[in-house]
Amino acid sequence: MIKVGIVGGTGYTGVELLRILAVHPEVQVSCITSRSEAGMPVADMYPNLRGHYDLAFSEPDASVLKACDLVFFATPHGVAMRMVPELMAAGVRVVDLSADFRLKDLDVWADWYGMQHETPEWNERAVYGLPEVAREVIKEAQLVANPGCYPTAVQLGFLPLLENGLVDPGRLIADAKSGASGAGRQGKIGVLHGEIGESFKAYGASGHRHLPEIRQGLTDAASGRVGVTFVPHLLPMIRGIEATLYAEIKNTADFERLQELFESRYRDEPFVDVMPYGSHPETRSVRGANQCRMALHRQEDSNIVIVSSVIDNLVKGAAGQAVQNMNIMFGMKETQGLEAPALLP
Ligand SMILES: NC(=O)C1=CN([C@@H]2O[C@H](COP(=O)(O)OP(=O)(O)OC[C@H]3O[C@@H](n4cnc5c(N)ncnc54)[C@H](OP(=O)(O)O)[C@@H]3O)[C@@H](O)[C@H]2O)C=CC1
Ligand SMILES: CC(=O)N[C@@H](CCC(=O)OP(=O)(O)O)C(=O)O
Repeated sequence: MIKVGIVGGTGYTGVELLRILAVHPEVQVSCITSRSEAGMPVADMYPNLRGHYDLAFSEPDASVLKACDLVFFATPHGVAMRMVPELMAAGVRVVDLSADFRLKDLDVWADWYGMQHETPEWNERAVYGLPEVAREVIKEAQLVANPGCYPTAVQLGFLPLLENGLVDPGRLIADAKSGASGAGRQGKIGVLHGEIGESFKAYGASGHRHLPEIRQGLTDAASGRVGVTFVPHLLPMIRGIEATLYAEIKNTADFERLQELFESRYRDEPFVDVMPYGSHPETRSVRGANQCRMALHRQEDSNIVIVSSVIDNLVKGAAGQAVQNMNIMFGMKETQGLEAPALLP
């Protein structure tokens, strides 16, 4: 049994962590922080958790967090980086769901996140927590940077193509759509029901902070520079991301072997499902599940390979992947607490 703390328990990813961990047999959640709701019983705020937790939210307190085996940071950018050093010194392990430790180039990070990084030494030691790529190093990591939701869906869809050098790495396009929970619970203007209901829009089309994260991961996969165009969109729904990915294949004869190549790349991955060629993955088929489903397409005699990749932004895109990383870090069964199928209809 491991003792776990959650900093930022009242946010969408925080309460998703609580939902998943409520049925994780190896975990005891010992503290859940919220500055604004300190003292409120967790189940009063989230009735779906009644009977699962008799804890109340508490102010973030380093002395309490240092008594944990693992701490999840489900907080905005800039919070984890200030608290991690003290936890690292105390031997606590951390999975950070924010972007504080995802980018190795801290000048790029400062440009996109609007602040100077305060703990570059820990940024250097952080492991990017995409299990399908970094499972072996995650096992030994003390600090894991959980990937962003869009970067998870986009990277998993492109990886087999880039790892095998089958496409032009300089001309990758990722067209991604997300439900509003991706924006967090702080009720930012622009994601209220009255703002997004029965509407659909692109945003960040001239540049989004996930572009450097996606570029970093795909550069590693391609073992060389990549050119990526990434455009996110906002959908009038709560959960789910669909990313339609486009890449120019170098040799059209390779189309014949793409399906088998994707299936073999992910055959042993419990949370990646390569669907039959020509399928159309639906976000409702992964809602609430720690699953990425994808499928391949080609139009007529085009030399463009099309990949559709879906995840639940709060699960495989955040809290589920964070628990997957925790399982790996503590030598538990990787699927522990994450085996429930998606919620349909
Ligand atoms: N939503 C999504 O789909 C995804 C989100 N992420 C990332 O996960 C993190 C959390 O996202 P999300 O749950 O949506 O965010 P929310 O805005 O919904 O929740 C943020 C949480 O952090 C707490 N918090 C805010 N500021 C501080 C602070 N200075 N110190 C301590 N706690 C603080 C808040 O509680 P209080 O203010 O009461 O303390 C709240 O519990 C973000 O970094 C986000 O970018 C990553 C992948 C997907
Ligand atoms: C719909 C929506 O607003 N989505 C968020 C994605 C949030 C996310 O993935 O969080 P990280 O920044 O930690 O990666 C956005 O575009 O900013």
